[in-house]
Amino acid sequence: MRKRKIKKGIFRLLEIAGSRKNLLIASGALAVLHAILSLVPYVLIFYIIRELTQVQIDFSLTCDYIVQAVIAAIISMVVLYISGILSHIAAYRILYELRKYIIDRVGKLPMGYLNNKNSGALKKVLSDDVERIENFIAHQIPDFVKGVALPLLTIGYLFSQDWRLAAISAVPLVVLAVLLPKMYGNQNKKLIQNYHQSLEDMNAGIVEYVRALPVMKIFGQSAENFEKYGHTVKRFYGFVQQWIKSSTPAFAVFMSFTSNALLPVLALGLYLYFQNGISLATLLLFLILGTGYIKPLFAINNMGIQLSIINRGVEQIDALLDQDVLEEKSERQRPDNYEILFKDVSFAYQSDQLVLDEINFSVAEGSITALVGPSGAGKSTVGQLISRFWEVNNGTISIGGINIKEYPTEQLMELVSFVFQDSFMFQQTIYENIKMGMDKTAEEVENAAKAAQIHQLINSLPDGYDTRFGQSGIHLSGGEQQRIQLARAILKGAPILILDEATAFADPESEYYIQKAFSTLIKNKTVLVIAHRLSSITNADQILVFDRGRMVSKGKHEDLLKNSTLYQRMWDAHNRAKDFVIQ
Ligand SMILES: Nc1ncnc2c1ncn2[C@@H]1O[C@H](COP(=O)(O)OP(=O)(O)OP(=O)(O)O)[C@@H](O)[C@H]1O
Repeated sequence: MRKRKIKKGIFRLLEIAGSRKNLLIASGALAVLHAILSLVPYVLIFYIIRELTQVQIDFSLTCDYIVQAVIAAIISMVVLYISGILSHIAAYRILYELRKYIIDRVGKLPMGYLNNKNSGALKKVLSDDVERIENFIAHQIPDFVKGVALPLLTIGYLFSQDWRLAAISAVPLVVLAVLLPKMYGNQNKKLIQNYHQSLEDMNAGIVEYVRALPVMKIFGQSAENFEKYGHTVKRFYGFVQQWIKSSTPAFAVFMSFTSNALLPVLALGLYLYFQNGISLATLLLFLILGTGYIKPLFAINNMGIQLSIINRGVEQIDALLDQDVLEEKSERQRPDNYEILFKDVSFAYQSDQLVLDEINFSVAEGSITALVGPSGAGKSTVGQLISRFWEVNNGTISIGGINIKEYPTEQLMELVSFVFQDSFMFQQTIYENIKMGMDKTAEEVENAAKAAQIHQLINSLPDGYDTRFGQSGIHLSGGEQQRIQLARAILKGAPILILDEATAFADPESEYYIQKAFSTLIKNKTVLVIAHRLSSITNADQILVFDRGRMVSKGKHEDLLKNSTLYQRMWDAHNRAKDFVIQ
């Protein structure tokens, strides 16, 4: 991992915000101005009352105060509105740039990174975490600035009127300053982190539970039996209890001080008033402002919770941004041929567990090589490494004598076509699903579909090639989807072809068509087939036998039957499976 250690939480957020910081600062400054202006009418009311309690009342001055109070209230509202607009503009611009930045970086990650687990995490970062940041920037930051500025300004002003009453009015502010670190400080940090982690685990557990429902019903299982989900709910409940237990006493103290703040102000105020220490206007001023500043204080308390959520989101965004990106070469290479060569290749998904150990083989241009071996032997991994889904830990993989790292990704993708175990279909038309944004004509798309033995079926669909696939359109069987994948590969026409169990899910009829399409596809290509059905690869130019990450034998079918006990066992098992009947 790259070392880029960095600011945290809100400071990191401001760093990410970059040039939008100025908008945020302007929004914050306007929030302070709003706080000042919202105090003005109260001060003017104080002047009005003071005037009205004089023996000789100056009515024109009183009217002036009223007009000024109304103007201040209106300007205060306008300033708040502009502050809100600026914070929203800043929030959405930051969101836009953040998403763009993340997607741009993800585009440079090894393709293998985007497996199911990571694409779930990426979805969460791009939608949930980034969305929370919007809420935080657009709403919480101005509220927080106001929540700090208004109480401080109010207390400051009150001190200028009467220090004794001001001191007693400031008690809730002091209490909050003392308690805030207790509620959200270092002591509770770990607890809050655990709370968020368990909330995320519970959400993931719920999604898994809903997905597993059909299987659970078939096996007569109930929600209680779905241990993982139950466990995550209990864990979450445990953390909520722990958090509440540790933060409630401090919160209760804060609440009791704020809810009863009027009493001490009233008691001392009346005492001073009857002692002729203060005027009636001053007493009323303290009764209104001495407790009126308390409500915005809740925004500070709320900010504590929001900050912990934002810290978590920012951490997860950073974890994604910290992934090593592929080193990208820009100069196109000119390979003499399309021979694939693995030289001493070792690879581990997790640092300590080798999935491939010192693999050496070559696939001559225009030949067919099959990879066979028990489940988990590393066959698919070999296929994925050729397209640089992951970086090898040791050794080199080359195409046409040039290390694949030297090819720009775009060129490598032009050289290799991959037919995956699962076909991914977009919710678009069949035409677009075959064309896949390639620079090809409609005629070429149709020819590819013909070669993939799927043209007739497409023509029989309601809108032919314009029929939409997916929720709002038609569905295709697994075998039909594989033929669409083959059509894509034929259309792409890459010189190297990697087929990962291309016929695994096909029905007999589809399989017949797939085999036909396959023979068109592999003509003059350098082919690597990752196969389970040994009968389809007996004619391969060479078969590589893998077992637990090592290449244990290689040769033609007949040679391996004589020399490789593992291959013999697999061949026997394959023949037994062919003859298997349900009795
Ligand atoms: N994305 C991944 N992250 C971590 N480990 C992985 C990942 N993909 C595969 N593995 C592990 O690597 C090993 C080799 O897997 P691979 O899929 O290459 O085997 P395979 O021979 O193709 O198996 P199968 O025939 O069942 O598809 C297995 O132990 C597997 O659990």
